[in-house]
Amino acid sequence: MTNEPDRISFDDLVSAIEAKLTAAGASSAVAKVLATNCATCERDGTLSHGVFRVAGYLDSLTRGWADGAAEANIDIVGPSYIRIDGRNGFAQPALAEAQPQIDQALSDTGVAVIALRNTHHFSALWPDLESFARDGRVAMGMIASGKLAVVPEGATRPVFSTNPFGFATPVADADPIVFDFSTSSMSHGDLQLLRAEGKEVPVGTGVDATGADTTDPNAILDGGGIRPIGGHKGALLSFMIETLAAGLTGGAFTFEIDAEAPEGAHTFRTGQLFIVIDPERGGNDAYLARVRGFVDMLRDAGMDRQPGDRRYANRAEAAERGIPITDTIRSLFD
Ligand SMILES: NC(=O)c1ccc[n+]([C@@H]2O[C@H](COP(=O)([O-])OP(=O)(O)OC[C@H]3O[C@@H](n4cnc5c(N)ncnc54)[C@H](O)[C@@H]3O)[C@@H](O)[C@H]2O)c1
Ligand SMILES: O=C(O)C[C@H](O)C(=O)O
Repeated sequence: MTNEPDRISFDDLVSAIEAKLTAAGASSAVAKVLATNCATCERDGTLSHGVFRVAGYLDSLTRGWADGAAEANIDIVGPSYIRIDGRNGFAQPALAEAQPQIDQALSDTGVAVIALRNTHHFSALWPDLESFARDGRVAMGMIASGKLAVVPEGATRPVFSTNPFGFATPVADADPIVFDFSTSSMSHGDLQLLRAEGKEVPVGTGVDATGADTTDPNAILDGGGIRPIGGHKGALLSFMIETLAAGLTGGAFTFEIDAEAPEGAHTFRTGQLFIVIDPERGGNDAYLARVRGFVDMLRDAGMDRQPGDRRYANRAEAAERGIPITDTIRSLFD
């Protein structure tokens, strides 16, 4: 790869983020996982969860709110059921630590239910889900995000977080299909980015402190709230995600953690749930080919953009030219 002057290579970006995280107290193992995750989001265009998030990680580490050197406790509570206590560390390193136990459950039973608690998740789900799919697994994940930000119709205050849900499947002779979205009209991260740019948001995105529709991100973020996707249906998805990612895992519900977090905290100690399935155990030998046929039909019907297409295109461009250097990336070198 030839790096253009206003671009940085993926490896250099990982190293720069890693250096910041270790300087703030993260162990080298944790820094590597988080930095790779963060640079992956930046490279593939998920800017709402890319380098923009490094400041929040550093804040949590330096004030001792999250433990950057935590080593997870991993309990096998059933042949397919893995419970992880992240011990106030970050979720992705805890998930990475449990990889041998996850592989064992998949090999023994074809299914792994991975319940994480006492863990901060401050990023996108798709990098971990894509990695499962590249190993031939179907995977889904969900997060109790911890920032009380979402006001469903009828509620007079925020009761949910932006509660993302992600899904990934391998596809025969193609990149995996991976999608991952907040169950709110917009992620909190995107709203913060739009606020910083002084932009407005579409009507329906959120409400101000009086409960009235607003197009001003300031009004939504400061005392108002974000609307769920699809009215009551999005609210019910959030209900399910909080119930599974917090209730089932034993992690804190968003409504509990937000009250406990220190003023100005960016990351939140909550819970996450992943379900990973070996599709070959389903009795459909040709699963991958069947999904390929399904995706081909969708493209043929006019759905020519499939989830993941843009990320893969951004990734290919970054491999060729490097990742565009933003002011936020530049600040890593200050
Ligand atoms: N850690 C957390 O607590 C937290 C909370 C909220 C969101 N997030 C993350 O924020 C990220 C962005 O969330 P978002 O709600 O802004 O998602 P988004 O709107 O950017 O994208 C949603 C998904 O839809 C796909 N997609 C977008 N347009 C498409 C189209 N026209 N056709 C087909 N597919 C299309 C994308 O590939 C993506 O997978 C996610 O990765 C999510 O995990 C994290
Ligand atoms: O920003 C947060 O606090 C939660 C999440 O990452 C989001 O962008 O919605």
